[in-house]
Amino acid sequence: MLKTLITEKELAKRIKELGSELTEYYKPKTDTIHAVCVLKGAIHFFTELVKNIDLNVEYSFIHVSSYTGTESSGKIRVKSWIDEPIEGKHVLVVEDILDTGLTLSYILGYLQRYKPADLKVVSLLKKKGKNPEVDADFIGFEIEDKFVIGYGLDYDEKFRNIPFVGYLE
Ligand SMILES: O=P(O)(O)OC[C@H]1O[C@H](OP(=O)(O)OP(=O)(O)O)[C@H](O)[C@@H]1O
Ligand code: HPA
Ligand SMILES: [Mg+2]
Repeated sequence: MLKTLITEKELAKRIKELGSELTEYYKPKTDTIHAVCVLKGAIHFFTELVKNIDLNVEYSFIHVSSYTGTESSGKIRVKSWIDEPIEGKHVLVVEDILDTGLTLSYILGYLQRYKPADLKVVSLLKKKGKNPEVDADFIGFEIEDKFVIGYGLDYDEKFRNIPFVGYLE
């Protein structure tokens, strides 16, 4: 049975707030940021978030994956990567969830090498009690350690198009 954890309304409200927090953070520094959407999971969060950031936002998309079912394989597979220079730019990585932190750690390790002026992370969700070696700078919701689906998040490619965040019970 599919249970709701975060409703559509709660998501919309918090994403609007995150847009304001990000705008406030960047405004004194730059008028343009480069947002990197981590596919596939972050697709819905990314499209909603960028509409709420009051700056010029350039887009890049990267596609990395490591999960089968509810488990990380521990190996990141890069299916596509950014194809434009980000040196000297204010780069914002947009993730759907920070769980073990393996994916984010891998992405940040590589993006640092391109010498961005600033590299920050916004994640819609973060699981409590996981202590990943990397963290997000901006977080939408801290959630219990449960496998969640919907709003882009999948279980074996299913449930991504559910408009809220939920879990199976
Ligand atoms: O912190 P971690 O334990 O690394 O987990 C987080 C990552 O795992 C999921 O991606 P997934 O590999 O399922 O690919 P997907 O986005 O295409 O579903 C999720 O979208 C994050 O990118
Ligand atoms: O809880 C989760 N749900 C979906 N995908 C995920 N990737 C890491 N954690 C999760
Ligand atoms: Mg997935």
